[in-house]
Amino acid sequence: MLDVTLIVLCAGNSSRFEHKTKKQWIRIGNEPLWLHVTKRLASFSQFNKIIIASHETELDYMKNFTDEFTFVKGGTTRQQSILNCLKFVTTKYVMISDVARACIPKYVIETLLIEKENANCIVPILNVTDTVIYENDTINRDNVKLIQTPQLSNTQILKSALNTKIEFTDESSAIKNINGTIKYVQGSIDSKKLTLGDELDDLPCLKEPSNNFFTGTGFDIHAFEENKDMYLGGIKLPYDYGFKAHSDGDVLIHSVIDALLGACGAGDIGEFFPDTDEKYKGIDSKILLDEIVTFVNNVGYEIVNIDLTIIAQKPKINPFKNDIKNSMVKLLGLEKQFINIKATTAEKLGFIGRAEGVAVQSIATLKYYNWKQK
Ligand SMILES: Nc1ccn([C@@H]2O[C@H](COP(=O)(O)OP(=O)(O)OP(=O)(O)O)[C@@H](O)[C@H]2O)c(=O)n1
Ligand SMILES: C[C@](O)(CO)[C@H](O)COP(=O)(O)O
Repeated sequence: MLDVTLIVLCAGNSSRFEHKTKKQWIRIGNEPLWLHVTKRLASFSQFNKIIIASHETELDYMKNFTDEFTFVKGGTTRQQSILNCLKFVTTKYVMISDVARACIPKYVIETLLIEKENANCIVPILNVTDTVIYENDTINRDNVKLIQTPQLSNTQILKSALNTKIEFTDESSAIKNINGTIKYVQGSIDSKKLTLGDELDDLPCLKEPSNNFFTGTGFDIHAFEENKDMYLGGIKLPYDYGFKAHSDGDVLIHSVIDALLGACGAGDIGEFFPDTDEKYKGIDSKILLDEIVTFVNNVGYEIVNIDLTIIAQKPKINPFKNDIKNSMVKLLGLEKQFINIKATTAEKLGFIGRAEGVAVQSIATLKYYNWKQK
């Protein structure tokens, strides 16, 4: 086993990526990019430990994919994510890579490892073959190098180097700042960083997502409460009774949220919005659904369709079905034909039949966002 920990930085916002899905979550076959990249790097050597920096909203979800790695909450900057991960590093050396560099060849990793004792930070670089202009003047391009990742650093020296308020864009700049030693080694054009959406075509090692479909079911039930506004599917119905709940009680939206979370394997509504949290007291469920739709898209999925059944002895649903559908069209960003709403009574049986409350059952279908076709 090597005295080296591998950190893969996957906690970014992908704000320059401009796709519906964050870059760390695009699917390669059935694997999210972060898992694909990490497994690929892991296969090149026997790292002592592998740490993944995850975005705080995705950390729990990432843990559903594997128990093999240590997941650490990232920070607001790349450097802060590194600092968070370094707390869990016990080895003498640490190799830090960006999920954004998806196709790093094995020889780069091997070279870094061979060189690990020869400087405080080993850095892959590329020479520049184009003419370079700096502030209108052509400069000697032999003096210009492109810095890549992964970089392999002495852990203690890196910790000292990052113990500063200065924000560095890579580890070698931080180590250089404290007069540490740097060794440059040959990088690779295949280690290109994925920053903008149209750069996906420059990464031929990535195959397109699978065509699989994913289904999830949702079920929610709420009792009636007198003198409360009634919300169903994001619209206010004209009754003087509503639903008893910590939130606004929109039983339909809650059911759809669970179906969406079910389809992408992300647990249930309570894990995202605990009913013990005062923040969600009386909250408009449209806000919760919006957050979940963003999450579903961020982590690699598109919604295909939703089908739901409202089980209610009262109120009458049919007069409002079209309004509810139009509201869900807006909230889900789906065409109307892909949302179906059914309503049924409980034939006066049980608590719903006694008109004590309403239940909604739903099913959602998702597919992977196909980044190859956009
Ligand atoms: N707070 C942050 C910011 C970035 N990163 C990671 O650092 C690497 C380099 O960042 P970049 O390519 O810029 O990714 P993003 O920050 O996600 O992109 P953008 O700047 O466009 O939002 C990526 O692997 C990214 O996931 C991170 O772990 N934590
Ligand atoms: C670390 C890096 O990949 C080295 O080239 C680069 O500095 C990251 O920059 P970004 O703006 O965080 O993508």
